[in-house]
Amino acid sequence: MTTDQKLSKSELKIVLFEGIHPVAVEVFRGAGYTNVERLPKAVDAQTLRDKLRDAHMVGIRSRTHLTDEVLKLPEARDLMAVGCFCIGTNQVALKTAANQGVPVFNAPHSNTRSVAELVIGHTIMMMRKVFPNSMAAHRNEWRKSAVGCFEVRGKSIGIVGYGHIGSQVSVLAEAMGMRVYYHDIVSKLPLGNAQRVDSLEELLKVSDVVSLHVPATPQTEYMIRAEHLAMMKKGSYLINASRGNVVVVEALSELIRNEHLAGAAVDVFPKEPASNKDAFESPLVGLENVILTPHIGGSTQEAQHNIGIEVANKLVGFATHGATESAVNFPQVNLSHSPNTIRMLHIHKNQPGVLQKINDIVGFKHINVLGQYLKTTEDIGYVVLDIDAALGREKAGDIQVQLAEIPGTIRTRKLHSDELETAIIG
Ligand SMILES: NC(=O)C1=CN([C@@H]2O[C@H](COP(=O)(O)OP(=O)(O)OC[C@H]3O[C@@H](n4cnc5c(N)ncnc54)[C@H](O)[C@@H]3O)[C@@H](O)[C@H]2O)C=CC1
Ligand SMILES: O=C(O)CCC(=O)C(=O)O
Repeated sequence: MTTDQKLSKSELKIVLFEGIHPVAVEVFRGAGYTNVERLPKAVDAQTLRDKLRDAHMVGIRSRTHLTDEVLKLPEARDLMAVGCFCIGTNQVALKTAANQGVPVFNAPHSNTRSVAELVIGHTIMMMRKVFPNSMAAHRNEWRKSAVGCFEVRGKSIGIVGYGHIGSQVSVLAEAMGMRVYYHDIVSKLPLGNAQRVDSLEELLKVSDVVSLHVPATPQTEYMIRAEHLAMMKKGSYLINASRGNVVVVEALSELIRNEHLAGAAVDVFPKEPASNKDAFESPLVGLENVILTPHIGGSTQEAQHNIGIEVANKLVGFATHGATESAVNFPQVNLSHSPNTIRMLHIHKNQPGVLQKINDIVGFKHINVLGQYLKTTEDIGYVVLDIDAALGREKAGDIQVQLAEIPGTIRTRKLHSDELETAIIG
């Protein structure tokens, strides 16, 4: 990568895919970033390529896959940061992004209440067979019956993954009179009367409803297989609003067909259609008392509005100040930006000697260093360096060129606090 660009805020190009809430555009514009393109939907591979060309920052949700291959496209050369306007970041090759100097941000809280509410709704709908009975009524059939219908009060719900979503499901479920069990690989404070159980197997055995709220990790991939479903109580229910590949859906389909499970509610699938125009296929289609929703756990106006603000602000913070606080793949730095400073950002491979070489360059008497901060992860290092603006633009430009030449450098940026300009080399 050899680009050398000077950009004003209004030239920095931001492309938002997948119908991200328009409030994000307002946040960017309010901060001076006016070159924003907002696309209403996910796009196909060729359009993604075209849109990435010249984009400095992109916003995506769960449908746009920024894989290793996509991030290494020549079209993605100028990419400086990615905002996932959602919680999950498994759609981005995070390590590749980091190694290219691209921090990835997300919104870890903003849609969690929406998911928790949907799970509670699904629980009642399944236990009262609302969907099959409603569909029958739409076919002019009258199916008044109490057979196989239950109150949730007094039943047990087993929550796998007691994080932001799982713990809110816990509180809401308990408020409806359910007994709450949870299993997490990390020690978590039980809320209300929730009870921690030591193993997944134990949780599956004691729960009337099992609800999955784990992230996509190598450990959670297909963690719920036929043998786990068979361990669940006869007549119990499974909810998956986490990630599609947490459950082997063929096994789930089989356990529902043979009536070991009384129902399921599934919001996420191993293969999800790329757009609303594409057909949806799953072994669960057509099964009685199986609620299928098109990955809408976080799709509420409230969640999307809050996410739009949260992630846009994180991207603005990075573009304007180099702030990487809460980035999911990057050393986290967020330093206040004083007036009359020139801020140098130096992203490099985490190898010995880089800081020494930076200091060899800026350690001269005529350069007044006002602040310096280094943070590293296993793969990369990130230095934020504030220099007195009295040095002048030309000399600062020379320094940036020298910094960019340090072996191991991935990218440098120079931010002027007095003007809305950012210079990028790398
Ligand atoms: N359906 C939808 O639209 C949405 C789905 N999600 C999915 O829900 C997931 C969970 O979201 P949050 O609760 O906000 O995440 P979180 O990070 O707050 O909580 C996840 C919890 O799972 C635990 N965990 C990780 N691996 C585990 C394992 N193998 N066994 C048991 N526990 C394990 C973690 O320790 C953590 O406490 C997200 O990663 C995302 O994939 C999130 C938002 C919307
Ligand atoms: O709203 C979306 O597109 C994805 C929601 C989700 O699954 C997440 O936030 O992880």
